Amino acid sequence: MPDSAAPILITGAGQRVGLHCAQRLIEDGHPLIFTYRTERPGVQALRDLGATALFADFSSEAGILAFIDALKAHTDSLRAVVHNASEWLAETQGSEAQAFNRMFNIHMLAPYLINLHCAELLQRSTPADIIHISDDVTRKGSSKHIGYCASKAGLDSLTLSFAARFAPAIKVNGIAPALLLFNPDDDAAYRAKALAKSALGIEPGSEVIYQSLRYLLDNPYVTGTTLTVNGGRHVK
Ligand SMILES: NC(=O)C1=CN([C@@H]2O[C@H](COP(=O)(O)OP(=O)(O)OC[C@H]3O[C@@H](n4cnc5c(N)ncnc54)[C@H](OP(=O)(O)O)[C@@H]3O)[C@@H](O)[C@H]2O)C=CC1
Ligand SMILES: Nc1nc2c(c(=O)[nH]1)N=C([C@H](O)[C@@H](O)CO)CN2
Repeated sequence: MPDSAAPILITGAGQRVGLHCAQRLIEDGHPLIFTYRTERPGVQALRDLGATALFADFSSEAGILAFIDALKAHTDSLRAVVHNASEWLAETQGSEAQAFNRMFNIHMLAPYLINLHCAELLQRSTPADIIHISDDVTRKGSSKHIGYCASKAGLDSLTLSFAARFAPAIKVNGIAPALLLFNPDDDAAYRAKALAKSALGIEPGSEVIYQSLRYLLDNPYVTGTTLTVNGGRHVK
């Protein structure tokens, strides 16, 4: 049982990786606050486990600031903030700028404003952590997800800057996964191609991100670091 009763906030926890990590953190005894944008079975499942569900749409500054106000109405302290919410958008002719702005807001502006406005809540907890979920693709860029990759690279930069700004009270780290979970519409050819990109060649699932979160939450001597969780893509 953690010694801090302060809740952990995880964004975008209605499905997939965020939902799994939220469930595992609750199993560990952490009080949990999570954001959702779409009502899903996973949202209700977390409510049923006693978690606090807060609506948030991070695609605009107004939506981010509205969430911050809602969060502060629910808690005056935080053990950790996990920035997991994300949109993986490819370039689509005619809507490139809209997609870019959306991903900039979700992957950079939301973590930036939430970290700045909620630092005082984290400083009431010892230890305290901020964890940014990035993407291994920032290592070399992406020809098919240019805006997505750029926004995640900006998130990697926020990890370094906030680690310097908030030390020693708050540790700030990142996790950079490659393939974790396929999406339902990924066909066999895409899946085979994606699996072949890593040395280990597996679809690992969400537990590898929970294991990475647990390491960062429990280790008192790690900050300003982004953990690579990519099956050895960089050695393939
Ligand atoms: N899945 C993978 O293989 C990989 C994932 N990652 C990263 O890991 C993390 C988890 O991945 P995964 O579980 O697949 O993520 P998802 O694609 O399932 O997105 C997670 C959640 O983000 C929320 N979200 C999207 N747009 C917004 C918005 N405008 N405002 C608020 N919330 C929003 C969605 O909420 P809702 O459903 O409520 O609308 C969604 O449930 C992400 O940061 C992702 O970039 C990195 C590499 C590989
Ligand atoms: N928000 C999301 N980001 C990413 C996803 C996803 O489903 N949602 N998926 C990937 C891919 O798995 C990629 O890593 C391998 O093709 C990347 N980011």
